[in-house]
Amino acid sequence: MTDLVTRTLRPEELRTANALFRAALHAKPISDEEWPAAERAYQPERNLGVFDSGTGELLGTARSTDADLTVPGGAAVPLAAVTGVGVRADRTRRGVLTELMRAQFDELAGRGVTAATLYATEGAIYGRFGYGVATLSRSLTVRKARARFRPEVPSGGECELLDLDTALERLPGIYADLPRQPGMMARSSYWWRSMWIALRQASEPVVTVVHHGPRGADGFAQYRVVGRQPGFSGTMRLLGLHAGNAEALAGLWRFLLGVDLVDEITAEGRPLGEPVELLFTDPRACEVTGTGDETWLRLVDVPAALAARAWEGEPLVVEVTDPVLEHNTGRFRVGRDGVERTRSSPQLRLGVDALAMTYLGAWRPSALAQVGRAQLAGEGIAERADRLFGTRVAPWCGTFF
Ligand SMILES: CC(=O)SCCNC(=O)CCNC(=O)[C@H](O)C(C)(C)COP(=O)(O)OP(=O)(O)OC[C@H]1O[C@@H](n2cnc3c(N)ncnc32)[C@H](O)[C@@H]1OP(=O)(O)O
Repeated sequence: MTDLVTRTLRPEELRTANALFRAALHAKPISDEEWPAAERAYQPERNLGVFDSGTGELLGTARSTDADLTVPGGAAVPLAAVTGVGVRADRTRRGVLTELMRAQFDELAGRGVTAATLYATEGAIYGRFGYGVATLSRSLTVRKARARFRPEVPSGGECELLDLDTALERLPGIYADLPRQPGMMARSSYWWRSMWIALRQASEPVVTVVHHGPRGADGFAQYRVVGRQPGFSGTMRLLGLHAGNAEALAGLWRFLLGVDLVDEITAEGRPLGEPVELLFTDPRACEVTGTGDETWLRLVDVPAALAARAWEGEPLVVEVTDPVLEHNTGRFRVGRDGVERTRSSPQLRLGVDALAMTYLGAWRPSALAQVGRAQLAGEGIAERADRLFGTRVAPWCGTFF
């Protein structure tokens, strides 16, 4: 096997990296016209390449942008949003991704980043590197003909349509002011630039609607309508919806279901705990068409991550094993009063990937123990562990990248 050279990409190498990633996803290269905007979505110094030391050719790439992650209790920790991972098809399964992951973790640990998150193309790729499914989401189809709002559902507020340019100017501020649930992340200027490109390239017009409550903008949704033939209705695809309160959730759904020439609304990546079906007299107006992993989380700095989130109930000694980032391996006494390293016998043992799965509250420790992903020692420890890691709402990211 040829030697690999791994380093941060220079600005003039980003387009080659972009083409490599797109080819890995079976997409055609970006055009000359599109590239200047796409380049602005790359955060400098966060772009890695693996090169063939002999030929100097780029074999694989990965990048990230800076963000922060809201954890149970409301604190936000430094986060890397990892994307753009691809390896040339003629060089896969020779350790290029492994090398990219190693270099990226080194870089993140060196900058004091607590965690990394990503959306995975396939479920079998990232677990070996210590990532675990940390937020789940569901897909919905709401049939307009059956969707009648129950009388007690909140009403009030106003909806305002924005054109795309105005939306891209105002949405960053509106999103930043919305309350965050565990799993949500800050949206960087780089993220908004990627969004700008995606929305501009959409084959149908993208509509943005902002909900205004008594204290100003408190939610927004974006959609496009597909499959509409002249004289027929189409399907509304919800591209995103963020509601800061119950009135905004109801107000946005009332607006969406009032749009003409639409038979049904489909939505992907919605939070598990979002009570859309409960808005309607017939809850089956909203069909859940799928559930699955949303984001994968990698705790780069386990002590910092444990110290950042809120805990419930009695403390436990948790033993974490991290074969990739050895500094995370250890025993921690975790409880409401804080987190400290300890030599006491562990009551809960799990790998760093399983810790990521329970860290935001997506999976209970007892569920992980049922499938051998965690070990619980002693009477009543399952209940205590579930209480310790439990959260009031299911975690959700809601920011695709
Ligand atoms: C966050 C994002 O950007 S998600 C996008 C991910 N990219 C893609 O899906 C694009 C298409 N795929 C690719 O570019 C590549 O196949 C990658 C990036 C998924 C993997 O790169 P590779 O260089 O082949 O990975 P590498 O050789 O380091 O593999 C490490 C291990 O993971 C395994 N592995 C890698 N990819 C996969 C996969 N898709 N499914 C199952 N196992 C995999 C390898 O078999 C290897 O296992 P081993 O250690 O037991 O031998």
